[in-house]
Amino acid sequence: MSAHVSNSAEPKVVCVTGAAGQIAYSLLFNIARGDIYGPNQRVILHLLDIAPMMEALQGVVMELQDCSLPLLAGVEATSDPKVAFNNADAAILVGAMPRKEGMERKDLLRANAKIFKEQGDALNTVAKPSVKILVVGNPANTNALITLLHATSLPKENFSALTRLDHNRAIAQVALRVGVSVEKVRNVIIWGNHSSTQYPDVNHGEVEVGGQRKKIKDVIADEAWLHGDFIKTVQSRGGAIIKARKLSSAMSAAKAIVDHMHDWIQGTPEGEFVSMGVHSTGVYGIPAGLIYSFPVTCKNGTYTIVEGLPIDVFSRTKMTETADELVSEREDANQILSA
Ligand SMILES: NC(=O)C1=CN([C@@H]2O[C@H](COP(=O)(O)OP(=O)(O)OC[C@H]3O[C@@H](n4cnc5c(N)ncnc54)[C@H](O)[C@@H]3O)[C@@H](O)[C@H]2O)C=CC1
Ligand SMILES: O=C([O-])CC(=O)C(=O)O
Repeated sequence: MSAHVSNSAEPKVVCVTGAAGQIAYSLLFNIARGDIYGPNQRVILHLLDIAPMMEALQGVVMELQDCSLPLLAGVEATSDPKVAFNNADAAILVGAMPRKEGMERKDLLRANAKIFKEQGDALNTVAKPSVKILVVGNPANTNALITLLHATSLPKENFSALTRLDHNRAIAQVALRVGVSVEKVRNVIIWGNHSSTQYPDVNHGEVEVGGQRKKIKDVIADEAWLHGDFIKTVQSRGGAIIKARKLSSAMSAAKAIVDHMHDWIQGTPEGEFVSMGVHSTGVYGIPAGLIYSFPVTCKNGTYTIVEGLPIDVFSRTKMTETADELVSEREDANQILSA
């Protein structure tokens, strides 16, 4: 860690909800050592959890102090969303009930929708107008939509849902199959919902083999695998991890959160895109208003959906299927919240 941290820039306030939980335990250290904002930017962490978790959260605060990190300019632990989101530059909404073995994300809506309504209201009142919001708690896309709809004074472009874990899983599966390291694979896409209907798509992706960039499709040259086991493995990876660990993904989720926020704030490399769940404007024929995962590039703290990619018939079917699920989740959420 740099011993030459500039003290002149105002520290960035990063709020993490679900801060006493397992994802946060893998995440907070990485934020506090500069993995999102870089090695010259101090951060203040605002940690939100529910009242019964305050003692456990104090333990996390003590550990953060004991890490002795020069970039960490302060830590505030609270059970009040208005304190947690106050003046936030970034809000990472992890806090929610996680899926257990056998549960689908839809089962979670009932348990979690109200959390995001309340937190949308609080963000609207006390966060910075430029706050960047990432929803991780499942069902992440629809929770992000609920948050957006309750934070009416914030721009829709401030909201996102985490599909970077799926994106990273897709890259890892391609790299394993081709026998290269992950940094040789780029421009895979996750379309749609962070759920088992998501569509991991390699049609526009490239892999570097023998010093040359080639189409993933051409290098793998096995459409049955790309349309079959590859998609299924990525779609069902979360469930496979729950089955094995009896707990949902945490280390890989924390890594994906850092990747998502880092790229959104610091930008994506030239020629590369990543996947983010963002507000649909109707591009690619996806219903406007959904939080849908698209390929995006990021520059100067702003994401732009990559438009104009050719979509084949197989992809169109898959993209519509996952959009349909999000439309139905939106209806369920409206019902739950109006009951
Ligand atoms: N989008 C994605 O790629 C992924 C999403 N997830 C989701 O992330 C969420 C968190 O997962 P874990 O950290 O493993 O769960 P966890 O159960 O270990 O931690 C969740 C924490 O949230 C807290 N919490 C509950 N209600 C809250 C509220 N209203 N305000 C603030 N905090 C609250 C709980 O007290 C707990 O400390 C789950 O919904 C899980 O399904 C998990 C992996 C990947
Ligand atoms: O599947 C789950 O419930 C946890 C999760 O979101 C993931 O690992 O992708």
